[in-house]
Parts: sequence; C-alpha cells; structure tokens
Amino acid sequence: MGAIGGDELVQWDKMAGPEAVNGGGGGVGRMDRIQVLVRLRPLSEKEVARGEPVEWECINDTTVMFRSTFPDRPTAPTAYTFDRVFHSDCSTKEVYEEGVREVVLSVVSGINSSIFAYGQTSSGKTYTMTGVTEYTVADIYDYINKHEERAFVLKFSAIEIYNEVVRDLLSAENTPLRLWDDAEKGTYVENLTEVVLRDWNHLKGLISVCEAQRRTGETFLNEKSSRSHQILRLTVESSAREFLGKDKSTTLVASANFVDLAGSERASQALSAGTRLKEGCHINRSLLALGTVIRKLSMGSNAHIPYRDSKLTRILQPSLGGNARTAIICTLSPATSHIEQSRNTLLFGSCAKEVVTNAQVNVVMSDKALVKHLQKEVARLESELRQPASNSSLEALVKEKDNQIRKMEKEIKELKSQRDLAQSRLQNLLQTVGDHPKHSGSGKRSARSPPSIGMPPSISRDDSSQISHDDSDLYKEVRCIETSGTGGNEQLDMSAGESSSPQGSNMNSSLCGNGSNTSVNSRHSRLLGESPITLEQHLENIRRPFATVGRDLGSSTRNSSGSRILGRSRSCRSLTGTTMFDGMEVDDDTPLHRSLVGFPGGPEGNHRRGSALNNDVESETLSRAGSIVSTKTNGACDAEFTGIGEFVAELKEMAQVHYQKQYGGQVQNCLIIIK
Ligand SMILES: Nc1ncnc2c1ncn2[C@@H]1O[C@H](COP(=O)(O)OP(=O)(O)OP(=O)(O)O)[C@@H](O)[C@H]1O
Repeated sequence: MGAIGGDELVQWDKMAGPEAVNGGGGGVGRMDRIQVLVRLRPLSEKEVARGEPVEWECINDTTVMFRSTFPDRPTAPTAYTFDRVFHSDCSTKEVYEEGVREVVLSVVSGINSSIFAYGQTSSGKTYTMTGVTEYTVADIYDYINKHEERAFVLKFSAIEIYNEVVRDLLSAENTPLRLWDDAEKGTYVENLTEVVLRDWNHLKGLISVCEAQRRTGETFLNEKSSRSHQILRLTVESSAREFLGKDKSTTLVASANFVDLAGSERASQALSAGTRLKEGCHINRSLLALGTVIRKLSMGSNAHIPYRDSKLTRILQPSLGGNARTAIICTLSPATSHIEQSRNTLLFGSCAKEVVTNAQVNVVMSDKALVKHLQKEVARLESELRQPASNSSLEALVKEKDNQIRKMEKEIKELKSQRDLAQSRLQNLLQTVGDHPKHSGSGKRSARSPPSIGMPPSISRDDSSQISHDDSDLYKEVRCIETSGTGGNEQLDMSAGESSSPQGSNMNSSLCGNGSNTSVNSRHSRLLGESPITLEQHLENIRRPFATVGRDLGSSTRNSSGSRILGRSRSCRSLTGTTMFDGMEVDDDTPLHRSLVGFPGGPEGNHRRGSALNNDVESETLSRAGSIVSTKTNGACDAEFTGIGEFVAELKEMAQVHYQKQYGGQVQNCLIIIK
C-alpha cells in the first residue's frame, strides 16, 4: 500500500466527489487538526431525582459555558470553544451529520478516519458511538450504491482492550491477542478476525455480536457501563471497475475506526470495588496514557510521544497525529456532581484540538502500475536535484556573504588607519632620532637617516661596511616599537659591533687610556683621524635624543583603549645574545663585575630586569641606548641615564685597574667607543 498525492490525488478527488474528501491533498498528505466536538446529554433520571441542577450551557454552536447555580461558589462563567458543541436536545443524527460525517466518510476516498468518544462514565459515549457507527455505515453503503463504476470490498474487525488485554470481539475464543509492529503496517493485532461484509445487514449482525461480547458491568453510575475500550474497524477497498485485472489497476484502501472508550471514573463516585475497582484502575491508567499522548502531540514539539505506554495508544497511534482524519466527541453530563470530571473532559478536548494529523490517500497498485509510478517519482526527484538551490536559500547565502565582506572591509579600514598612524609615528621618531647628530655636533646626518647611536659623528652613511649592521638593527628596532604588540623581555644593548679590546677578547667596547699615545687601540679613531669623544660626552649625546624619544613615547604610545602598542622588538631579542657582557671574561673582584651584577643588562640584572618587565610590560619601553625608558615620566628616563652614568664611572674604574695590570701606569682619561 502506498500514498498518492499531487495530480493523482486531484484526479481521485474528482472521481470521489467533494462530499467524500474535504479539500485536496498535497504530495506529502493533508495536514489536518483533530476535530473536537462536545455533546451534552440530558440529566439522567437519577440525577433529576437527586435534584441536581444543569451547570453547563451551550451558548452557541461552538461554545459551551459553565455557570454555577450555587451562590456560594465562584460565579465567574468559564467558556470552552470547540469545533462544534451539541446541547442536550440534539440528536445523534445531528451530531453525526454536523460533526462527524465529513471526517469519517474520508474512508471511501482512501483516507483513514477515526471517531472517538471520550468522557466520564455514564456521559453517553456508547449511546453516541452506536448511533454514529450506524449512520456512517448507512452512508458508506449509500455511497457504494451511487458509485457503481467502482468495485468496493468492505471488511470488518473488532477488538476490545479489557484490563490491558486485547480481545477479538468477533471470535468466540477468549484468547488474548498480541500486538506486533511492522514497518509498513505499523502496530497491528495478530490473528485478528477480519470479516468481508456481504451487505449492510451482515454488518448490523456483526455489530450486535460485538455488543454482546463486550465486557460491561453495572456500576453505581451506569447500569450498563462499558468496562473496556472498544475499537470497531471498517476497512474500505475500492478499485475502478474498468481497470480491474489490468496493469493500470490501483486500489484505494482505508479504514474507519469507531472508538468507544471506557469512561473515566472515580472509585468514590462509582462506589466500585473488587473487579470493578480493578477495571476502573486499568481504564483510568490507559486514559491517562491517552491524555499524555494527546498533550504531547498538542505541544507540537518533536519530543518523544509515549505511544507505547498503553495498548490503547499503540493501536490508535495512526489516529493520533498520524495518517488519519480524526474527530473526538467529548461527552458531558451536565449534572453538578460531575463538574470536575466534565472539566477534565473539556481540558482533554482543548488539548486534542491542537493535535495535527497527516492524512494521506492510501493506494495499492498493481506491480506494473507501481513500477510506472516509481519511475515517475524518480524522474521528479532527479529533476529536483538538478535544479539549483531555491531562490530563498541563495538569497540567504548572498546576504551572509555580504555581511562577511562588510565586516572584512571594516577590518581592513581599521588596519590601514593603524598602519598609517604607525607610519607617521615612525616618521616622527626617525626625525627625532635623526636630529641626534646635531646634538653631538655633527650635523651631517640627514633627518631621514637612521641614527647610529654612540657612533663617532664623522662616520658617514657611505661607510656602510661599518655601520650597516647597526643601521639595520636600528631600523628593525624602531619599526618594531611602533608595530609589534606589547613585548616582554626588554634587553640592554650597548653595542652590536665586534670587539676591539686590546687583548683581542670578544668585548664589544673599546677601552682607551688617554695618554698622548697611550690609548688602547681605537680602530674608529685611528681610521677616521678624528678625536674620539669621551664617554661622558657620548653618554650625554645618547641621553638627549632618548629623553626626547621618551617624552614622545610617553605621549604617543598609548592607544585609545589605553593599552600599550609598544612592544619588544625582534632586534631587541637578537641583541640580547650579543650584549657587551656576553663572553666577557671579568675578574670577580673588579668593580665592573660588581657593577654588572646589579646593573640592568648585566649577567644577573639582565634576567631580573626581564622578569620585572614581564610583570609591568605596560609601564616601560626599550631604549636603544640600553636603558629602559619609562613612558610614564621623563624623570624616570633621566634616572636611567643617571644609572648609566654611575655605571660608566665604574667602567672607568675597571679600565684603570685593567690598564694598571696590563701596562703598569695610571690612566688619566678613559675613552670608550661604542659602535
Ligand atoms: N444524549 C443522550 N440522550 C438521552 N440519553 C442519553 C444520552 N446520552 C446517554 N444517555 C443515556 O445515559 C446512559 C449512559 O449512557 P452510556 O452508557 O452511553 O454512557 P457511557 O459514557 O458509555 O458510560 P460508560 O463509560 O460507563 O460505558 C444510558 O442509559 C443512555 O441511554
């Protein structure tokens, strides 16, 4: 069996007529809400005898209202709206024709249908369902008689679920039946009797058998209370006579379920005990499971629906949110004594009307027709696959990409402005540092030339063989200060050149005693023929531009968010390994060594300074001259140079000691040349 939709369904709808199928179906079936009807019965003789007033009133065709007749109870009326409500004077025929007919007769068009009666005990379920079943069967036979072009086969089966046991009502044996799950058929009852109907009278006779077989019992509330859920199933198969036995033959197959549920009851009200009490427990439990399924279905979520919690819900699964059109008739007693039960029934109905089913036309095809149908379906799916994605999904994709592009453009813009800012700061710094030779008295270096700090002023740019290494480092350093992120281990650098110490050791500074011709080799001074500057002059030359740089950095190295943009340069790191102290052989007793130990950049001080900087990266930046320039205050900058001054003094002292050891004379002056 399969389902048809689209053209085939429209064709079939035309054939079946509008009275058979309400509306067309789509390729994936027909989404339909469960129809919920309410039927009020008249007061029973007992209720009248007790003098119970009528508490419920149907104020129109769709609304039933609770009006308390007791002055001591809350009088605010409560209204409940459903697809249709029927007051106590309405006949079952009206209920059928105005609320049920349209749904149940879908069965002749190949669409499953289910009619439930739900309500408390003695509210009129069996009374209503008996009439509805009769009217339906009468209409089906009427339909069959009017459609001679089709060949119909009607089958009938009936079960009851009594104390959670499934029984075949058409079988004399009282054997419990098992439920099975099948991928195609869904849940079905094993070995269930299915009778092919000869005619309407045949069916009437079978329904009488079922009534006789069904478990009933007398309770305080109902002389003939149904103690089981009863499901009568009428299956209608139909085929066009002209195609019978031919390849094109297709058969529509659908079932109509007539479900007369056992009524919920309160043991206290029904005064049940023993067997009745046990029955009542099973009834209430299975009704609770049904209520849970309906409630979960009504929420429309994809949550797990506990169909398997009871046999009732397992069997009725297709009728509850599945492949069926469904109507539920909620039966009410209007009596005061049943107010709470009536309210519960209406709440169940309110949930049920939110449940959506997906009814389809069920078709059985001959093999050849099935192959043809499947080929058509494959072709349709292939063409769908070949088509590009739908416009809406493409639009969404384009929109998303546009957003990404806009975001990236914004980022590029920001990066460009950051780059421009960095470049302008670099220019400023270069200009500031490039002015340095003026301070040292040279004035020959252009403003754009990168400075060679500590270099004798007469060394020209053309002497690239000697200064290129320093220059490149300076460039790197300035560039990194502007562009790299916050750095850490600032290092002291006083020289990056080769050693020219008298001993040929790897010292990066040259120490010169200042006698007439007693200076220790100073390659630069000799080569250039210029008077080398003293260490103090050199220090002063260094201090001035860096004091300026310090001021400049202090005002310019904070970005808008307050974070530092200055960072540790790569060149700084590269210089770390070639500080003048590396590889220097020093006597532990020399002043220089003592100085180095405590001086930033010395063997230990270097390390200590690095870790200190790590803890306060924001507060400091690296000076090319080997000191740390604080960007907080220029005073701090000066303090660093004062430290260098002290260091130089000690350096001199050490040079003297060294000179005495080496040459046995007094050093009158000392010159340190730093490349
Ligand atoms: N609409 C009605 N008009 C007149 N009498 C009714 C109506 N509905 C029910 N009755 C009567 O009320 C009594 C109880 O009805 P019924 O047995 O159908 O209730 P029920 O809901 O099936 O109860 P239970 O759940 O106990 O089987 C019956 O005598 C029935 O004839």
